[in-house]
Amino acid sequence: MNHLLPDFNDLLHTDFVVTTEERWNESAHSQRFSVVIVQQQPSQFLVLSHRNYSMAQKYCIPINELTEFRAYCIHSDDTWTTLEEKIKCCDYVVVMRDGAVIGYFKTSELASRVLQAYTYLKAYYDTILETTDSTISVIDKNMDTVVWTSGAERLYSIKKEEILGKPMTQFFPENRLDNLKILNTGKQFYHKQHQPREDLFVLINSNPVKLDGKIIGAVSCEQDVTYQAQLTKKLTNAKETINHLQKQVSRMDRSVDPFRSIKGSSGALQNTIDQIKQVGAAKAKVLLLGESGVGKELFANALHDLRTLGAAPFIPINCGAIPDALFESELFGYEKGAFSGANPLGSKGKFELAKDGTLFLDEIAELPPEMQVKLLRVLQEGTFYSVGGTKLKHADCSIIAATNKNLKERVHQGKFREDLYYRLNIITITIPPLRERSEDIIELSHQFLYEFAEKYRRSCTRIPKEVMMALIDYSWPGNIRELRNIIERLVVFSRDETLSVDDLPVQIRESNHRIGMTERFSHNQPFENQPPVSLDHAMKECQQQTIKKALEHTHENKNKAAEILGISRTTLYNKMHQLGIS
Ligand SMILES: Nc1ncnc2c1ncn2[C@@H]1O[C@H](COP(=O)(O)OP(=O)(O)OP(=O)(O)O)[C@@H](O)[C@H]1O
Repeated sequence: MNHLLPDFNDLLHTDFVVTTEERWNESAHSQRFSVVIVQQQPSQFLVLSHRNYSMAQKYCIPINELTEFRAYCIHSDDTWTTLEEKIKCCDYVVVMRDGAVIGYFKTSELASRVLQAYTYLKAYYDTILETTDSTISVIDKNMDTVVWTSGAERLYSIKKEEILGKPMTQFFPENRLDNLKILNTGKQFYHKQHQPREDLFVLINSNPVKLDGKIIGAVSCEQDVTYQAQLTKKLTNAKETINHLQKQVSRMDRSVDPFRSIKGSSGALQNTIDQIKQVGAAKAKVLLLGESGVGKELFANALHDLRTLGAAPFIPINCGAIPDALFESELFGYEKGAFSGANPLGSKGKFELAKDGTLFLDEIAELPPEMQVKLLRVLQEGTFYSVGGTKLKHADCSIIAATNKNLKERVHQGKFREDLYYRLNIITITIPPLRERSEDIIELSHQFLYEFAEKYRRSCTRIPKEVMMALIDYSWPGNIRELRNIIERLVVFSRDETLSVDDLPVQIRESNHRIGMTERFSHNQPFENQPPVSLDHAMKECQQQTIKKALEHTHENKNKAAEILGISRTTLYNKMHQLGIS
């Protein structure tokens, strides 16, 4: 029984003798106990009190006429429920231990002891609630508040006298009360994060209170973690500041590679990096061409780092995203009172902000025609006026422009000025699309996996083979930005720290399926038209083709091919030898 309950043993009477019906007469005449317990069945007894016993002895009344003292047995380790059932239906309860009777209760004596037990438990219960110093609240099945600790008073600034006995919904919005949901669903919560107020963060544990399988209330225990939440926020901010400072420091440090954030080791990518390195020293204008998301801004940044020390500004401007009317003031700035609605103190333009650094003109093909004239003038003369200004200013910055459009075609269509085109097109570098350097997919995918696993605090460390095959087989119209987004999605949806092919967008899964059904296991003619071969032969052929394909994709890089195939490098060599792949 419950260890908190007072001991019932002192209610146990031990002045008794136990006998059987057969030996009753013999006992009645020879024994002198105040109580005689006659065992009728293994758990049924007849208890004869002193009075009945003397009468029975004197007048030899048969046992079956003394039924009002029928008693049932309990075992000393029985539960309260058993005890409750037994005391309801008899005046005596016989207590047994290890098969032997050790005494009996008079059920009439139990009531005062149960009352005492209740008082006892209540004293413990009140003290436990107050000692925990936690925010504990309990509602009954009518949603009325039945427990409200001092911790709850402090956290919510609601006094016990105000809330006890009243529906909790009078004090909190219904949709914020988890214990109401518990009354309906019976579902428990553990360490659920909750923000009951703008400035308050708590972790909640909630449980339904059940009796005889029915929910009769709900208990919530809340732990105030506002301080920890604030510390975590400060820590995250500090981490961001450190990252930012680290970037600044490494930019100033000549020994740090400006191309460190450009991942990929394909020949095509390395060629592009080499080209950029060559133009690095000369401050000539550079035009970066390439499809959307191939990394033009990343390369522009790397070129800037190569040319300048960390303190020099890199100012990007997206020529496709600024309304025509604001373009001039954005690029050249404006003076006090230049136009209504502007900053009354005036404002610097991007050319001025980029002083001694780099102005990156992204989406240059989208530059409005009248701005093309103005930009051309600055590039030719190296000077400009701010809007409403009379003082000539110098454009002291490097220019890098970028576009994913065919600029030459735009010139032919009359949408882009030819003279500006030639001004910008002094050094042109084209960044290859991802589909032309599919071997970079492995490295980039792992880099993004590492980044997002850290961001979302997951321990995903590997990309399953079938996911990697699907990524390699896809044609990547959105290039690296698209790949990055997809890895982020896979990490977010990962279960048990494992990326799943099912979380890939359908177009990527389908490309994998398509290739899987045709190229990978393939012959030129459909499978059903091929002559039957032995299973062993078919498996060898399939393995041969799969390995060849992986080698082709990785430009014969055995490490990467083995990774795609999900086998060790040694196994790859052995298989190649067995299958006659040179
Ligand atoms: N080689 C690379 N290594 C790592 N990340 C890369 C690489 N190339 C591009 N990225 C990432 O891909 C995303 C798109 O790159 P970026 O914005 O430089 O492309 P863009 O060509 O300028 O795109 P847009 O044409 O749309 O302006 C960025 O998150 C960038 O960090």
